[in-house]
Amino acid sequence: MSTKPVNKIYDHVNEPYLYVNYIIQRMNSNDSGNNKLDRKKIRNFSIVAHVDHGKSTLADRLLEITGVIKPSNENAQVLDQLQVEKERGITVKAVTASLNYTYNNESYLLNLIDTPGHVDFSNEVVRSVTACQGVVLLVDANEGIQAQTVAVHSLAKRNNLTIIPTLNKVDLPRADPDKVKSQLNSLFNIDPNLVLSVSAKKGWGVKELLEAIITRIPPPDVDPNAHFKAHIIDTWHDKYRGVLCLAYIHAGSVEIGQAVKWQSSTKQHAVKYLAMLRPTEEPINKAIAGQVVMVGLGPKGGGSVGDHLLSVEVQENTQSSPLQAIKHMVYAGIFPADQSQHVFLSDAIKKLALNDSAVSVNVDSSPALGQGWRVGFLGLLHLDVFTQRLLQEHKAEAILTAPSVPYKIKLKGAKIIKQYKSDEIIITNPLQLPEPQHIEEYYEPLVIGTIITPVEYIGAVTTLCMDRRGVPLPSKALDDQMTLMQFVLPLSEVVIDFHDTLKSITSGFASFDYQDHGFHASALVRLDILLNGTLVEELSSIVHTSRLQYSARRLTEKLKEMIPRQMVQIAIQAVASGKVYARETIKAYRKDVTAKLYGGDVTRRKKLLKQQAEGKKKMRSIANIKVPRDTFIDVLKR
Ligand SMILES: Nc1nc2c(ncn2[C@@H]2O[C@H](COP(=O)(O)OP(=O)(O)OP(=O)(O)O)[C@@H](O)[C@H]2O)c(=O)[nH]1
Repeated sequence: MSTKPVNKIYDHVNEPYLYVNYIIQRMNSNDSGNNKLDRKKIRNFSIVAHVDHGKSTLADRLLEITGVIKPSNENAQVLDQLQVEKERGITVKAVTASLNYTYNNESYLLNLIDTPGHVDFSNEVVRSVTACQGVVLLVDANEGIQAQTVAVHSLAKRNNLTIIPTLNKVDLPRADPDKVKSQLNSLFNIDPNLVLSVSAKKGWGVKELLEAIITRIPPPDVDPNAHFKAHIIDTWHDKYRGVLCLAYIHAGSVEIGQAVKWQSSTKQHAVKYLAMLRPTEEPINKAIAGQVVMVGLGPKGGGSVGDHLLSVEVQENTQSSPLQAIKHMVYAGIFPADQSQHVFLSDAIKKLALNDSAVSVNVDSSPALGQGWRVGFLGLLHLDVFTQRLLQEHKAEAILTAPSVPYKIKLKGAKIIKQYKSDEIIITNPLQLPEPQHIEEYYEPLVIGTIITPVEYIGAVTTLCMDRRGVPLPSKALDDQMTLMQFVLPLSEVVIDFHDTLKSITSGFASFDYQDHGFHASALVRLDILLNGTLVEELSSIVHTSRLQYSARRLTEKLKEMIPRQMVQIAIQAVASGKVYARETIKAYRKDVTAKLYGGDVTRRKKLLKQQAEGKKKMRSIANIKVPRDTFIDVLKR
């Protein structure tokens, strides 16, 4: 194993003031404790729960009780650091905090990974659990088991993690711990005697929980004497230090200055930055197998999620990543509001994609919106948060097209198969759809939707799911008030507004989560929009044949509302397989908005002309028809 002297790092530090800062931080750090660390005294765990069941509040209490932050009456939510997290009150990024806790006169290092609750960020949860040996499964003692509780429980089971079932919010007058314990028993077969009760808000039961984490969760099963090997579970960008990585060390140890390499390349780098996150950085000289630490190799060192960092002595370069490939559920076009902003937006997207490794970014262009990108997301909230973060963290304003889901196409004909170099293709944009004569079969993505609802809404939920082409699976009663229902649903029917509709028909009481169910053969067709006979590529969509007539009518009616009257008459047609399914007409209109002001007030006339000119800037011209830019973004939404 490489044991280069610790001060080797200083050869690589180019920024003098950073170097001074670094030394001061290192002098102040309590690194000696880390040097004496024993693998058996490490516990890596995550808190998993349905949204709003109190993960971040519990994390705050754990940070307080272990002395990381001062006790406060405020709901500090220390781990929710992004502006979007603070504004929306949800966790988007998983954040790690290393805590020290003494139990039975032994000092333990507890690495807590706070995870987001929303289904769209479940890849963050998946990523976090690869570094964990156990999870605290938190359930609101008032709300009981919700759809995501089921999802995170099965994730923990699949990863063979120790589960500490814990009821939260037991301080609430309506909390019913016994009922929720019996739900946990009937659904997951959990022994009620093993269920802990806490109030994250009041701090009740948190000490007992910390002790259960130490006594029930096993230490990481790693070899501290092997060559250094770590896998990257998160990355972010630092203006001065380049890419910083959150790494879980599988084997050996790592020191400042040590020579390492990425599994994906042979180039050597020296470790420049090493820190525990508490959750602010606490620089350390050395970290051992089992720890979750921040590693940086400097501005040119690189690093990406899923890659492995290895000691230079390790020869094998073939080890596969333990992480599952990310499956994008929704795609949307992202374009600069103004093409002069293209380079700026490109830079912002690159930086944000580094921190949010769940997105996929490919170059795209559109006659109406110019040069842009086709971006893949895990869901709509993910898409929303991504654009909000672009604006808030990178000051980059972007316009987004309506989201669509990916489709799989089986091709026919030797020539076309040769052209695509495969007989199956995935398309993420309706425009990529080959001509119908080249298509053997269409496949659309399905999901298994899990809904937990009060029994009185079973009828309404069933109607909604059947309307969305759902196929029911067996349901299960959680108790006499709540039922777990499952449906196989087309993803395209779920991504846009399913969750909102479900909430509104169940007065907010039902919860929903979905998991991928793969691609299945389906009767699909491409629906095109023509304006005065000219195809508008951006407005094409892929629809199920049973929905063709409905979608055609809805689209043409919506376009009639959105496109302003112009000098010429506009015919809006919705066409599929050469047949017109719906048509609307917008009557011609006079052009000069000031015509009626002959001899009138000059300032008012100028103001109107100015407004007209500004309005035109926001229009895109198609077949001499001015279409407001928002039309391309909004019309395909429900
Ligand atoms: N009464 C009571 N309220 C609590 C308790 N724990 C959390 N809350 C409240 O529940 C709400 C949600 O708590 P969070 O900690 O943000 O929940 P979360 O699970 O982290 O939410 P996401 O990050 O969105 O997944 C907040 O208003 C908290 O103040 C508790 O023990 N008792």
